[in-house]
Amino acid sequence: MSQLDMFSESPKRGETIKINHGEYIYIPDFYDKVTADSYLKRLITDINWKQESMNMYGKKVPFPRLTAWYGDQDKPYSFSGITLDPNPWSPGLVKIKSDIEPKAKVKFNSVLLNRYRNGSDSISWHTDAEKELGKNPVIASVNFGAERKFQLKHIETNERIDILLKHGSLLIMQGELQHYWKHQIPKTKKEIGERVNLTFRVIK
Ligand SMILES: O=C(O)CCC(=O)C(=O)O
Ligand SMILES: [Fe+2]
Repeated sequence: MSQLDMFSESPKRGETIKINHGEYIYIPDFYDKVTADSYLKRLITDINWKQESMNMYGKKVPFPRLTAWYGDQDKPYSFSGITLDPNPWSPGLVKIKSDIEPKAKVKFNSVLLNRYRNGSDSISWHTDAEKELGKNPVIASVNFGAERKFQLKHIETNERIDILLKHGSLLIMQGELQHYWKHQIPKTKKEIGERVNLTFRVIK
């Protein structure tokens, strides 16, 4: 190990970080800026973005973000009380999927996209432990656009981990993480631009 690695605060690029019940890998510069800029533009214009809403006490409440679901045609997916039929894979999404699969060591069959238009858009505390993802799912999250704080909170101990998800970064969550940790992207008052997040998943 070099001096630099020994004394640097952040773990080595792409190293598996073991936490209390779970693990993750974070690669801040998975895509260089030019590539990430072009993906951001393309995803904003080409993806079939939808304003979905959830049912809360008989009232329709819009999600504070736009969403889209892409994947293999035989894999519908349910979350927050709605079921989405996937859009067919686009060439850009197939490329990103093939870029990340060697790192995740998994072949993904679907991707959920979230578009946070500004700091008022968010996703609140949840786990991605739906039955159709199987036990200990590997979820690979790719980030383009505005940097946002991704927060993890241990369900039993309330331990907290914050990761600033950068433009062009890749975060892989695996092991028991979805069973013991919730995660969220909180709202922010900062004047920030759009962010697009892709979470690649395996639907069983
Ligand atoms: O936007 C993010 O980084 C997280 C999205 C997320 O947690 C989800 O779609 O389940
Ligand atoms: Fe999630």
